[in-house]
Amino acid sequence: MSYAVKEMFLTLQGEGVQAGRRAVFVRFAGCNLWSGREQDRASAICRFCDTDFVGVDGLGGGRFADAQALVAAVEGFWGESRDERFVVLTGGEPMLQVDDALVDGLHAAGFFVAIESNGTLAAHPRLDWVCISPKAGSEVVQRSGQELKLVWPQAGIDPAEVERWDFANHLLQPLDDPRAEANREACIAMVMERPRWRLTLQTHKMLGLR
Ligand SMILES: C[S@@+](CC[C@H](N)C(=O)[O-])C[C@H]1O[C@@H](n2cnc3c(N)ncnc32)[C@H](O)[C@@H]1O
Ligand SMILES: Nc1nc2[nH]cc(C(=O)O)c2c(=O)[nH]1
Ligand code: SF4
Ligand SMILES: [Mg+2]
Repeated sequence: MSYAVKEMFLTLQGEGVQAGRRAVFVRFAGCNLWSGREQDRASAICRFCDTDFVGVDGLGGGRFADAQALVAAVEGFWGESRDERFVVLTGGEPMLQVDDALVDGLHAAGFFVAIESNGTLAAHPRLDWVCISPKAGSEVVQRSGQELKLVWPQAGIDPAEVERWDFANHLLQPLDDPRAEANREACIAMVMERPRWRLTLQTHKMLGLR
């Protein structure tokens, strides 16, 4: 299969339990919860997206003919070191494109493979780290994994319900919008009320990293 990738870059994972870790990010083009066009945002299922995932024109992006080509590009961004090789598959919605050949190829190259997904498609079974971020109005089928990352506040999602899913870590990520400060306060209040949850911040945005 070929892959449509918006952009690829070496950075630190900015969010969640793996925050601070050196990582190659592969941002796949396209999402099933929003077209990515501003004129469609108000009618989309997911309306708060902070990311441009349309097309393959970003830095490091392109169409990759097969898994071998994409893995080679990821290795190119990582460099020579064999230590703690870490790749994050995101998007857009990566599970629209991630397949056996890609996951197995990344493993063969020595990578620990993480995904950031909206959970509406089953996560690939051989991923090493599954982070699911549920969106109100969508049907989450992937209800297990290493990390449940709830963007908060988010009308239409009941934390008490998603807490029953089978995740090792429960994280609240403040919604980045014009009310960011109030959103951070709402997350802190939720952690105080429900100790199972922890606060995570989008540290790459504070640090000026990609
Ligand atoms: C751009 S999404 C791509 C992966 C996948 N489509 C998803 O939604 O999980 C990456 C992460 O950013 C989060 N995110 C998107 N927009 C955000 C915003 N405005 N504020 C905070 N987090 C946001 C998502 O919930 C997800 O955890
Ligand atoms: N540094 C950095 N960390 C991230 N964690 C999740 C991201 C994403 O957009 O999926 C992201 C991102 O875009 N950049
Ligand atoms: S599901 Fe993820 S990529 Fe798709 S619009 Fe929402 S936040 Fe953006
Ligand atoms: Mg992001």
